[in-house]
Amino acid sequence: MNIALVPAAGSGSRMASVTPKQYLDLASKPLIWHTLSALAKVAELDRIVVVISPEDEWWDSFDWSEFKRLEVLRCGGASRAESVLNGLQTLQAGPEDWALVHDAARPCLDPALVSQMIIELVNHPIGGILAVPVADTLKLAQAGQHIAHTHPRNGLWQAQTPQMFRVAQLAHALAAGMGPDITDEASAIEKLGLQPKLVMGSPWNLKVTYPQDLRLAKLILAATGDNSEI
Ligand SMILES: Nc1ccn([C@@H]2O[C@H](COP(=O)(O)OP(=O)(O)OP(=O)(O)O)[C@@H](O)[C@H]2O)c(=O)n1
Ligand SMILES: C[C@](O)(CO)[C@H](O)COP(=O)(O)O
Repeated sequence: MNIALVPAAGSGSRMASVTPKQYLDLASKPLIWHTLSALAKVAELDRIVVVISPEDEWWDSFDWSEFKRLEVLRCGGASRAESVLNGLQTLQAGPEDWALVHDAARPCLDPALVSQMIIELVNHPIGGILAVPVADTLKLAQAGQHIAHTHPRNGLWQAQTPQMFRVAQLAHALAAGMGPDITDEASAIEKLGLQPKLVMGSPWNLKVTYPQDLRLAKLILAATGDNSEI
């Protein structure tokens, strides 16, 4: 079974908005609507499980009935990793089911990339992540936002989501390795000494983190012919 697990319990502090960014208006829908709409187009997904904060006061104000495979768990935690672990421990999945963890904050996901990812990884011994090779030159900043040095970029990729791992192994990895260094599922799996696969993603699969990202996401949705009202 393939289960999309959508961590959506963040507060969006870098967005500088009272409303958590997953509920901010994007092309006339709440941002997370676009994320769920993309996942709903992936026929290979059996379940779509959203993890929201127990204190979430926005979710119930929307009608999600159009999403037939959708489930919501009010078990978000203090960190993204905790929200994902709580979701894995609550969703009552089989240990060998695949969990595809996808940020609610990535609304421009191309469903075809997820289908391709499942094809590439369904028989893989570990699992893997969508990612894109680093294209820019990288600088390490020092005091006063001056360049300390140029960081070699050969072989560097930027991790995206979904990140696809077996439910039991991912829950074990997160429970064993939780900490500030665990900012994605793959980093917990790597701590077990395993090497997840990099699956080519898209620069359009951006994470809406800062206010300017919202405008870029709207442009991408318009360019990709998303079926929301623009
Ligand atoms: N305790 C948390 C923190 C984050 N997330 C989710 O993880 C995804 C990626 O996290 P991020 O972009 O950092 O979202 P926020 O934590 O909300 O943003 P910020 O770090 O700016 O506060 C988001 O969909 C967010 O809702 C979560 O489920 N639980
Ligand atoms: C999981 C992730 O989107 C991969 O790039 C990223 O690590 C999330 O980081 P955030 O600080 O929780 O947004």
